[in-house]
Amino acid sequence: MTHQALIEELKTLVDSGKLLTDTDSLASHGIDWTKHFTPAPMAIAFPRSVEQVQAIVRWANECNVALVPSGGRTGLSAAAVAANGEVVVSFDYMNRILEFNEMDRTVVCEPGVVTEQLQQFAQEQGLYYPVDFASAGSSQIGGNIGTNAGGIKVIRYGMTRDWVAGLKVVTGKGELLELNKDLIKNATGYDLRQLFIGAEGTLGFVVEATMRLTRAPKNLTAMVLGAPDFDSIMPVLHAFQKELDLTAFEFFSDKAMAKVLARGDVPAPFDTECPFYALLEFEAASEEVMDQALAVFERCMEEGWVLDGVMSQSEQQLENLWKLREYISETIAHWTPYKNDVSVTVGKVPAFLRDIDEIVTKNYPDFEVVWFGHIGDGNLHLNILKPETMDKDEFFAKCATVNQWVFETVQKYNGSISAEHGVGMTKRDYLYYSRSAEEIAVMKAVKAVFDPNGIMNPGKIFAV
Ligand SMILES: O=C(O)CC[C@@H](O)C(=O)O
Ligand SMILES: [Zn+2]
Repeated sequence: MTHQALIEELKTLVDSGKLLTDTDSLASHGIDWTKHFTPAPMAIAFPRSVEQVQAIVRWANECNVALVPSGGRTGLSAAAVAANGEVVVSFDYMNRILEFNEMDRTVVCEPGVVTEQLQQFAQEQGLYYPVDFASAGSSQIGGNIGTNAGGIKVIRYGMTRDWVAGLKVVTGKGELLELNKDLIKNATGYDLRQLFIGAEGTLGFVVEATMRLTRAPKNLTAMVLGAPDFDSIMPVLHAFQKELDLTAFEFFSDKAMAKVLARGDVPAPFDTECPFYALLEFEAASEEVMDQALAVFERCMEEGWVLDGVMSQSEQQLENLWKLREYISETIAHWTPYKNDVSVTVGKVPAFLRDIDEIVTKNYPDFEVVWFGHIGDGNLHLNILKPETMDKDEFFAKCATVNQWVFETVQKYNGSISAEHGVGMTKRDYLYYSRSAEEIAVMKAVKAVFDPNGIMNPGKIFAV
C-alpha cells in the first residue's frame, strides 16, 4: 500500500480532522524533551474512544505500521519519540475524568488527563493525588503509567505504580483487557496491571486508569539546609527520619542553586554559601511536630552537618523554597545537558556518589557537572552541561564514552541505570547493566505475547 493510501485509510478510523500530517504537527508530536533525535513520524492520530484505539491497533497489525504512544511528551529517555515513520497515537483528546468513587477514593481517568488536572480534582474533593514533579502541568496520566513516574514525594507516597487501582488496556493485538478491576485485594494469579506500568507502551496502550487518592496533607512545611560537604547530607536525612515522617528529601549542589538563582525570579534561601543543599518537607500538623523538627535542626547544626537553614512560614515561602529544586531541570536545559538518572539503595548512596563523582571529575575536567535529585530515595540526577562552544554531537559522543564507567559503578552497587525516567532509546543499550540476560529474555517473551507483530513502540527498552 502506498504511503498516501495508508494515510487515507487511517483517516477513516478517527474523527474528522483528527489525523494530522502537516510538518509542524509531525515535528512537535514526534518528539519528547530529549533533544538528540530527529522526529520523523508518518502521521499523528488523535483517537477519541477506546474503539478508535482498537481500530488503529488492528489497522497497524494489518499494514505492519509501528505505533508510538504520546502523552505530554515530557519524557527524558526518548520513549515517546517517533523517528522512523511510525504513527504517533496522541491521547490529547481522551482527557476526561470519567468517575469519582468517594467510598473507594478512586478516580477513573482517560489516559490524556494531565497530572495537575487530577491533582486539582483530588483537591476539590478534599483529597490528594500525591505523585508530583516539575512537569505535572503537562505530563499525562497515561505517560506517567507508561514510565512509572516518580518525582518529589516518593519517599512518603511511592511511585505511580502504587496509585494505580486498575487499568483498561488495548494490547498490541487490539484486545481490550480490564486489569485488576480496581480491587484492593485480588489474589487471582498474575497481576497483569503491573506489567503495563513502566512498559513504555511496548505492550499496548493504556486507555483508562483508575487512580487512588489519599488524605490531603496538613500544613506542609519545608526546610532548606546548607551542608558543608556531601557526606553531611545522609546523616541529616537519618536524623530527621528518626523523628518525623518526611514527605520529601531532595538535594542539589551549589552549581544547581547558582543556575536557578541566576534566573532572577527565585529568592536565595539565606546568605551562607554551601557546596550542597537539602530540601526536606513534613506535615507540621501540631506544635509538637514543629518543636521536634526544630530540635533536629539544632542537633544538625551542633554536629556540623548543617551550616545554615531556613524553614517556610507561609504557603508563599513553601512555594519559593520548592522552586529552588523544581526549576533546576528546566533551567539547565539551556546547556543541552547529558543526563543520567541512577539509583542505589539509600544506605549505599554516599560511597556510590563518591565513586561516580571521581569518575566524572577525572573524565570531564572541562565540563560543568550538576548534581541534584531525590536523595531520600537513593535517586541521583547527574547532569553534564555542554560547553557553549562545543558541537552537540561531539559533546554527546564524549559523554557516551564515560557511560561505561558510570554504569559499571551502578552495576557494582546493584543499582539502576534508570531510576524514574525510563529506558526508551537513550538507555536501551545499557539495560544489561541493571537487568540480567535471563530477565531481558523474559521481558522480550512477554512483549511477544502482548504484541506478536512488534508494532508497539518498537526500539524502546530494547533494540529491534
Ligand atoms: O532533568 C533531570 O535530570 C531530572 C528531571 C526530574 O526528574 C527532576 O527530578 O527534576
Ligand atoms: Zn527526578
